[in-house]
Amino acid sequence: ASGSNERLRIGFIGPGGRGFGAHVRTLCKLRADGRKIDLVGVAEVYKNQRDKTRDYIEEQTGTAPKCFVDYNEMIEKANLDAVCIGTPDHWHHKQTIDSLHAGLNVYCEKPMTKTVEEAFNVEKIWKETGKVMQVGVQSTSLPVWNEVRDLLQQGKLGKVLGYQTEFFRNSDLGQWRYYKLEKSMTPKSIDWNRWLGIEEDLAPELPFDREVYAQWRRFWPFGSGMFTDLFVHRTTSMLRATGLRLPGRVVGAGGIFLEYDGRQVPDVATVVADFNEGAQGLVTATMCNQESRINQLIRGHYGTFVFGNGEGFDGFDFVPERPQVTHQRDYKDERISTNPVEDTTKAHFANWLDAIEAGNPMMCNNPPDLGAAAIAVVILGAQSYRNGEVYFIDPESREISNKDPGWAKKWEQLSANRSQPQHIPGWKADDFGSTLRDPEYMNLAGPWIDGHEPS
Ligand SMILES: NC(=O)C1=CN([C@@H]2O[C@H](COP(=O)(O)OP(=O)(O)OC[C@H]3O[C@@H](n4cnc5c(N)ncnc54)[C@H](OP(=O)(O)O)[C@@H]3O)[C@@H](O)[C@H]2O)C=CC1
Ligand SMILES: O=C1CO[C@H](CO)[C@@H](O)[C@@H]1O
Repeated sequence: ASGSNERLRIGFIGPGGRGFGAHVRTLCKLRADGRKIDLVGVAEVYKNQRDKTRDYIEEQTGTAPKCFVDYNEMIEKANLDAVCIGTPDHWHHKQTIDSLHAGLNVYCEKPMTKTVEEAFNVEKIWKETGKVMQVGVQSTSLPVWNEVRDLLQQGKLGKVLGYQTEFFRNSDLGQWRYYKLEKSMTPKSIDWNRWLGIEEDLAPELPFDREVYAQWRRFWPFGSGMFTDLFVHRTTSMLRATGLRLPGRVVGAGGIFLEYDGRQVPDVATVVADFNEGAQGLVTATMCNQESRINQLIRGHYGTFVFGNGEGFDGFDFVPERPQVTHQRDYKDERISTNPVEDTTKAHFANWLDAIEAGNPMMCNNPPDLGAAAIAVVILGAQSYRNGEVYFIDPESREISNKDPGWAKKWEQLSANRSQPQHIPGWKADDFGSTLRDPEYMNLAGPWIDGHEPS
């Protein structure tokens, strides 16, 4: 139906917590608002959830969708234009590429994939198929990030040095243990091998366990804890705001310092990503303390944008550096207002539908190239923590290595050559906020040769 007056036929893969609560409900709302969409297929392995979704869609739209257990059968038989994927993380890559290859537009929950290699593959197949794909980091549909990127590119902060962001939580149960185990969850009611993806080689064979099933975010084969569950939200927004994409060097840190509840993923973690443009991204958090979060911010040589926490922005602060540094008389503290968005998930779905209607994959606020860059930051951070390695990405070949003895030398060479700083993509401000003053006494610098001072 893309680009025509026909109605868009949408199917749902795994409408569980998020898939039902956000994907199905939001698209029902958008349909009620008059969007030309029909909710025609449901592929869900859990019968209760499948029936619940079918009944809800029928009640809201007057037409029951066709139901399937196997999503490939839905793709084959339901005559779809698009799918929404809401399964746990380890299924995202396979279901996304199966859908793209079938010529469908895709909305896939965050994190886009489970590994960096999978992320690069999704990006490649998305480009090859030309389909519209949105990754479900809904905060990327806040207009504030476009406004920030414009200001950054115009040089408001001078040379951009980096961002910092966070995702703090605290719980007396232990993180993600609030997903309840229920008696009704049994190997009879749940097709465990399909959930694991044994045939598709997506996870190791494990005995059925309600804890793993309901709280999969705590275990490495299915998620990567806060790295992928939470860091991916804020990291994607920061990449969108700055225009930065793949990092050059990533290191992760952390450990399990309190929540000895059988979890495998850390309860305190940090990722530091250095970008080839000469900027550093920091994302840090703990799952055991939340009342003293750090602010999200973007720093430049002439000032900082401070965003506070969360996503409910009605504005952000500009904090200038000292006039002794900036020499800008009109630089003063400023509140820059922005339009808050009431329902970011709805805005994100509407953006996806707009892009499909326009037949323009680049209209999505979180397309797979941005999705892959965010995955590279958070997953390489998780891998670095787990493997005790540091990761480097070659910007041309995209090969990943755990050693680059030339990394520091590259920066040292730029300095030795008195090079111009590099900038974020789209930079329009020449050398504003990007140069150093040379005081008079620097004339005295330089090596003394044969006892003679430099001329
Ligand atoms: N953007 C956001 O703010 C949020 C995003 N999410 C993301 O959404 C995703 C889902 O999380 P959540 O809703 O909590 O998970 P749930 O476990 O609640 O839901 C996953 C659903 O997928 C079904 N499923 C699993 N495998 C398949 C398959 N092969 N084919 C069809 N259906 C399948 C499950 O069925 P069964 O019950 O039988 O396993 C279940 O109903 C995650 O990637 C998570 O990161 C989650 C919350 C918020
Ligand atoms: O934003 C979110 C709310 O919390 C969930 C559980 O940790 C996440 O999966 C989700 O992305």
